[in-house]
Amino acid sequence: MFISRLALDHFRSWDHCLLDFTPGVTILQGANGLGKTNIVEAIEFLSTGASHRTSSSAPLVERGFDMAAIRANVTDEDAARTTTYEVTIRVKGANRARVNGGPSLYLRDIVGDIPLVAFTPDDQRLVSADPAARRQFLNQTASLLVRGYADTLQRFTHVAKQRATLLKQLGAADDFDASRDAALSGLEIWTGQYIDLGLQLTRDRMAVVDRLRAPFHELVHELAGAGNDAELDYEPSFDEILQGEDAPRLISEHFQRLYAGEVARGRNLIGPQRDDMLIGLNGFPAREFASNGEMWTLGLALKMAVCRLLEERFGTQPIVILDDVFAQLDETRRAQILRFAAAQRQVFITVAAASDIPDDERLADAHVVDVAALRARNDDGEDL
Ligand SMILES: Nc1ncnc2c1ncn2[C@@H]1O[C@H](COP(=O)(O)OP(=O)(O)OP(=O)(O)O)[C@@H](O)[C@H]1O
Repeated sequence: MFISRLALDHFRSWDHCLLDFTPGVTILQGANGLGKTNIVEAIEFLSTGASHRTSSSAPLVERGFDMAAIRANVTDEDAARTTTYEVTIRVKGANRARVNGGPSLYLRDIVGDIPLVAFTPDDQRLVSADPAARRQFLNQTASLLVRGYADTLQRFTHVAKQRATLLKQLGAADDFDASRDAALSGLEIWTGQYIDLGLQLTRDRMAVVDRLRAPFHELVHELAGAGNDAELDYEPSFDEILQGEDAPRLISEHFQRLYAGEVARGRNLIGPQRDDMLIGLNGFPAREFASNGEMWTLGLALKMAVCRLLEERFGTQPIVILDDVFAQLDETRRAQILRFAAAQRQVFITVAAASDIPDDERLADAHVVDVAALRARNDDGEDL
């Protein structure tokens, strides 16, 4: 599977942009700020329904416009077939998708159709950053690997917002406030849904971590040598989640104990939005003990492990994005990621300077896109 054509309208800094691609390596080369990452971000969004750079989709729409569109032709060589995907991103309102010009779908309906893994400078921070970065990694990975995950995540996010609003209302109401009873019974309903959806999300994420564990461990051996044992564990923010069939009842009791605190703070105090994924190296938490280089190795191994799982699940190699990673990597890791990239069906690489492109025979056949020239056509308003 590979992307044969990409068209953007009002996506980030691109009014219009049209690009044709072939399988193999495509290098998007151009000075800082020209819009290279914006292009690969559009591909990432089409695949995962999310971007590693933003948690909401509004920043993806060109400033001053209401709506952006991403269109892509995806060619499946085995089936000798090309499928057209179209995603519409709105500053306000739900994002929509269409396949082959068919009926309007939710974006989540197409998430995971195009397997993809993006390597970015933030991968090193997967180890060192706050838990939110690891949760975002798990959300993106689970959206590709677990059917229905993107849907559960969206529904949970909605329920969590509603529940927090009610908690705030209850905090502001006094005992004689007529709206208090309605808010209390509303809270009971939202809490039930919050527990069910939260449990589902957590269990899906745990299943993903279970599947990642073995390839991750093996890849760290391959990248850093057999003396480096890496571990992966899901860490829920509260233990009841692990109690099997009793979990919903025990979590509900936990919420009752938390009620006063939640109302006082107007927030959901427990839930999957507070969980973490623990990354260990040789028996110690990597976040506190690993060196910068080791963090890079762990980040790269995690993303490569995702590639392996996607290939198993889809029976085809995922599309790989290497966004601005070469400038940050030392020689050894550059060589490792190049060896990995050269074995993939389609790879997009962004670089700011020609000197950032490793001098390696595996890139000899790469197709280079001059982003400055593309930009000039965009700025001239050339009709594409
Ligand atoms: N919603 C938006 N509307 C208009 N312009 C935007 C929007 N979001 C980002 N930009 C612009 O896009 C540009 C950044 O593009 P991008 O991150 O793709 O650059 P890049 O070529 O990858 O640069 P670098 O090499 O520095 O990473 C910035 O000039 C930024 O102001």
